[in-house]
Amino acid sequence: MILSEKMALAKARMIEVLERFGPGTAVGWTGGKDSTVVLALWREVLREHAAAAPVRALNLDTGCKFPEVLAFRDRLAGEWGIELHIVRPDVDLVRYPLAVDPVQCCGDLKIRPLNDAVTRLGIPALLTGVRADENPDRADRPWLEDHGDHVRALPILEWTELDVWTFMVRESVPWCSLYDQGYRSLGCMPCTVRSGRGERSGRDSAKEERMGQLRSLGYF
Ligand SMILES: Nc1ncnc2c1ncn2[C@@H]1O[C@H](COP(=O)(O)OS(=O)(=O)O)[C@@H](OP(=O)(O)O)[C@H]1O
Repeated sequence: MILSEKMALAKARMIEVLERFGPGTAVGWTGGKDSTVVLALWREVLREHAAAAPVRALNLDTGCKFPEVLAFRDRLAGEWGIELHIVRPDVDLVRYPLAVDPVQCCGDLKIRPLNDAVTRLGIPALLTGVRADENPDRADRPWLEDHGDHVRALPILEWTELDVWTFMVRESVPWCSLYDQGYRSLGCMPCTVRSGRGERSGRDSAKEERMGQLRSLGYF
C-alpha cells in the first residue's frame, strides 16, 4: 500500500468510528508524532462529516513528560481549537520509584489512569497512534479493539515511520522541536533515549514480556 492509500484507509476507519460511536470519540494524544497525525486526520474527518462537532483529545500527563512536549501540546491545541482533556495519575511522584520497575510504572502512571479517564469521561471510542511496525507485539493487532466500556481504534496501524514524516511534511503538520534534536519517539523522560538504534529504543526493551505481565496484572 502506498501512503495515499493508507491515508484513505485511515480516514475510512475514522468515518466508520464516527458513524458507530459518534463525535464524542477522542484522540488519545501524547503530543508525539503518530497521535498528532491521527489528530490531524480526525480533525479533517470531523470537518467533512460532522462540521459542528468539537475535536476531542485526551492527554494523560504522567508527570514525567518532556516540558517541550507539553508546550507543543498546548500550543497546537490552541491553534487547532482542540477540546483537550488533560488528566493526571493519582500518584505522589516525589515518592514514586520512577521506572525502577517499568511494568509497574507504566501501569500506574499511564495505562490504568488512561483507562480510568476514558471511563470517567464516557468516551465511547479512543483513536490512537499505534503502528504495527513499532514492535513485534503490535504486528497482529486488529484496527478496532474492544476494551469493555469503549473501543480503541488504530487508524494508522500500517503506517511506517517514513509515512508519518512524509505526511507531516506534505500536510504541514507541526511537530515537537525535540524531534529535530534526534529523538525519534517521545515517551516519559526516564524511559526515552535519543535514538541511534530502534525508533523506540529505551522504551521497548522486553516490551512483549512487559505487556504480557501488564495484561496478567489486569491493567487491560
Ligand atoms: N499519555 C497518553 N495520553 C494519551 N494517549 C496516549 C498516552 N500514551 C499513549 N497514548 C495513546 O496510545 C498510543 C500508543 O502509545 P504507546 O506506544 O506509548 O502505547 S503503549 O501504551 O506502550 O502501548 C499513543 O500514540 P503515540 O502518541 O503515537 O505514541 C496515543 O495515541
